[in-house]
Amino acid sequence: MHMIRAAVAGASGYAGGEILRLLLAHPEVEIGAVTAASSAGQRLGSLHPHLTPLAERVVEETTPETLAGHDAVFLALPHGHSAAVAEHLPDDVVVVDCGADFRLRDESAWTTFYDTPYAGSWAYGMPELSVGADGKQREQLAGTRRVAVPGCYPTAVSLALAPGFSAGLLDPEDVVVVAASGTSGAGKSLKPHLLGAEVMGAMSPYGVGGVHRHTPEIEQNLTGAGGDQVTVSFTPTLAPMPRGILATCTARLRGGDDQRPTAADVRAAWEKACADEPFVHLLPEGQWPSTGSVLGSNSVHLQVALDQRAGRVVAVAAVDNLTKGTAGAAVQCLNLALGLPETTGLPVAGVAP
Ligand SMILES: NC(=O)C1=CN([C@@H]2O[C@H](COP(=O)(O)OP(=O)(O)OC[C@H]3O[C@@H](n4cnc5c(N)ncnc54)[C@H](OP(=O)(O)O)[C@@H]3O)[C@@H](O)[C@H]2O)C=CC1
Ligand SMILES: CC(=O)N[C@@H](CCC(=O)OP(=O)(O)O)C(=O)O
Repeated sequence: MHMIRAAVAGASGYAGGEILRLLLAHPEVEIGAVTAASSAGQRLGSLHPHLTPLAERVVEETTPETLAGHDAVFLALPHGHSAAVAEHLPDDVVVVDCGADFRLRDESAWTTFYDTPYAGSWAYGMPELSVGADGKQREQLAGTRRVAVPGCYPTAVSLALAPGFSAGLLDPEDVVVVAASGTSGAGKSLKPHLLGAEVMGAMSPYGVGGVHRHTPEIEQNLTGAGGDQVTVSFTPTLAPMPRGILATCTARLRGGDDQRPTAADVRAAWEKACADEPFVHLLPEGQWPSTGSVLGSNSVHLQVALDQRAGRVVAVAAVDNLTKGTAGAAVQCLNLALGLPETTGLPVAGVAP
């Protein structure tokens, strides 16, 4: 097979930079055009000094011409820009969109949470997501030419809770999630509430009250896992760290007092969902996920416990928002789309301390 030539649009941003870092280690990919908007003309070395082998590459404008002639194009653009770029790309090119534009299958959910026109939906790029009792989302990704990469919070939350929904253990109307994210989740552009003085040494919630745009994406995923419409109360928080998401998710167990699933039922459901997954690791009982253990890796660390008194399951997931939460999932989906081994070029081990 010839080397896959891949372009990255949005190369100057955090997600684009992480895609480039991963592609540098991918044995089957050569990096073609690197494009962006306001930073066109700049050396990549001045924008991403950590990408040493690409330091002398010059960022080009994102146009149909600069993106032409590639086997794959990664889009790491702000929401609302992907459709206009993708419509100029031939049908046989693999287009992997890291933005939200093609993630939601329900147009009314889109218009409730986003302020740009609905663009449609593409194959959803979360291979490990349980779909019903025995299926996984990767079946939809083999050979596809258009992929919508999930949001970072939905990645952590959906992989944490889907095992319980696909096993029929959880009440779809009583799900509560509080998740903390590092600041790179907000992108590279200047935001006054993300200046060092505001973020260092402090944690704060945002998007409170069921208004964060990842809420319908999480509900879509968990509804697909279990079959019944799921309603989630989701609260994101900003944590004083550059990368990482820690999602603490709780859901009420189905059934009355004498019919409730046991701790063994819960453990078995999560073990079944995580068995044979190369990137989703259910930790040994008693060991809890930490963002520090997954940094720079495509791994998801999961743990689950039964809170007997409250009649709830508590599931916790840690991911690196830029790796498994965006760029790693994007490369994983490229592999599936092209029929390569799913893990090609992707780090399972993190960087610590
Ligand atoms: N950060 C994260 O953890 C995650 C991000 N994502 C998604 O990935 C996408 C990129 O996010 P992120 O990297 O954080 O954002 P950044 O703000 O860091 O980067 C945005 C990139 O898009 C480019 N850009 C902006 N406007 C245009 C335009 N009109 N045409 C072409 N390029 C444009 C910018 O170029 P320039 O700098 O030259 O102006 C820059 O390269 C977003 O859709 C985001 O939601 C998804 C999951 C997680
Ligand atoms: C800390 C922070 O601000 N995080 C971002 C989520 C980033 C992400 O997953 O992105 P998209 O859905 O935008 O692709 C937020 O809450 O908006």
